[in-house]
Amino acid sequence: MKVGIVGATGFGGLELIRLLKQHPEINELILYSSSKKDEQIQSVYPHLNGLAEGTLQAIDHEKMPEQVEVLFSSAPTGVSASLLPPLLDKGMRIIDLAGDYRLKKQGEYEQWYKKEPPERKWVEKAVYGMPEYNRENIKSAQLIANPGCYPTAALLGLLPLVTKNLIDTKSIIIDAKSGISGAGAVPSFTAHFPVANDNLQIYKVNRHQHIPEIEQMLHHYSKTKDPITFNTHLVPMTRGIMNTMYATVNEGTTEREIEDTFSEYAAQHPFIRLSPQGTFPYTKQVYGSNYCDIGWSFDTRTNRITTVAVIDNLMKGAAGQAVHNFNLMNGFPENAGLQASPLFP
Ligand SMILES: NC(=O)C1=CN([C@@H]2O[C@H](COP(=O)(O)OP(=O)(O)OC[C@H]3O[C@@H](n4cnc5c(N)ncnc54)[C@H](OP(=O)(O)O)[C@@H]3O)[C@@H](O)[C@H]2O)C=CC1
Ligand SMILES: CC(=O)N[C@@H](CCC(=O)OP(=O)(O)O)C(=O)O
Repeated sequence: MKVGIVGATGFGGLELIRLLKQHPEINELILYSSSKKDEQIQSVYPHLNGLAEGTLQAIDHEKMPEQVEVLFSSAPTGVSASLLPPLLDKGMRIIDLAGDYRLKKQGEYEQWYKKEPPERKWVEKAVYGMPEYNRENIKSAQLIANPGCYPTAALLGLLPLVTKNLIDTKSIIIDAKSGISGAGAVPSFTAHFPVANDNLQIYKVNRHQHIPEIEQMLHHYSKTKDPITFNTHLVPMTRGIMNTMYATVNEGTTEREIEDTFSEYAAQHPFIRLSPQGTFPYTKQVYGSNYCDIGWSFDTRTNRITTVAVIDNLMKGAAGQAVHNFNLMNGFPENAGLQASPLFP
């Protein structure tokens, strides 16, 4: 299969190159760049020497539908709204890693992202690409809105409890922490080494753009409209997200029910792993892999559950989940190209 990547020189794009170069069903990978046309990818990134050599091509709406069958778009949020519709109108199948097509409710994208919204037609057609919760719709999708990194860890840790009505959605608090690669390849002041190193920073307090994305899925499965508290911290590490999540357990819910719920969930999904009871995952145990590892504890003293979910933001939080979606869209084995073990230590 012939596949292309837009935003190939960004962090998400590089992770896609790493995965797609060793994907058994891909025989041609075309890399598009808005800023480095005609440069060699291995000259820009020497770690790709001998592994993924090739000339970066200009984004060309006429040529692309002829060159590739499926396109991964890993451009910054706000770009896809204008970049993708001409390609979609020509029938291209696209997996978009950005936030443009994730929010369904009219007005929400403008409110949280402060950007011009994408064309309504494609927002409605876009399928939220979270395989654990949307497998069947993903299989027939033309446009995948790949989930955000924080929402991935939050939803994978909370939805098993929410779908079984084991927790009170009004009580949910998500304390999220991310490594700096989550901020992309171009450092801002806060993500710049002298500021980020040896430091712990909370940011976008109560106004993070992933709040409506998390609520959209929680509301869909809980049939409630409760808002959540969600806050994010920048941690001086390269990769990884840890979401520590708190919620009040509904009356009558037993520890045994919670345990069975998580065990069944992990058994059903190839990239969900449950930590042995009483133990909690750390980010390094999923480093470079597509796993989401989950641990939990029910505090009978406060009647609250603490759930911890860890992912690699560039893998399960971005490129890995995108490749999982690609596999589902094409009828390939779900784990094709995603079998590498986490890198440890
Ligand atoms: N980093 C992460 O952990 C996650 C990122 N995401 C999302 O994935 C997308 C990519 O993120 P990330 O790789 O971190 O970001 P980067 O900033 O590292 O990379 C984005 C790339 O997009 C390309 N680009 C920039 N402007 C334009 C434009 N106007 N038109 C076309 N391409 C453009 C650039 O590559 P070039 O100059 O070669 O075109 C750039 O390197 C974003 O939408 C982000 O929100 C989602 C989940 C997690
Ligand atoms: C560490 C860090 O800065 N992370 C970014 C993740 C952004 C992202 O992936 O943005 P969209 O999914 O909204 O496109 C942030 O918190 O904004």
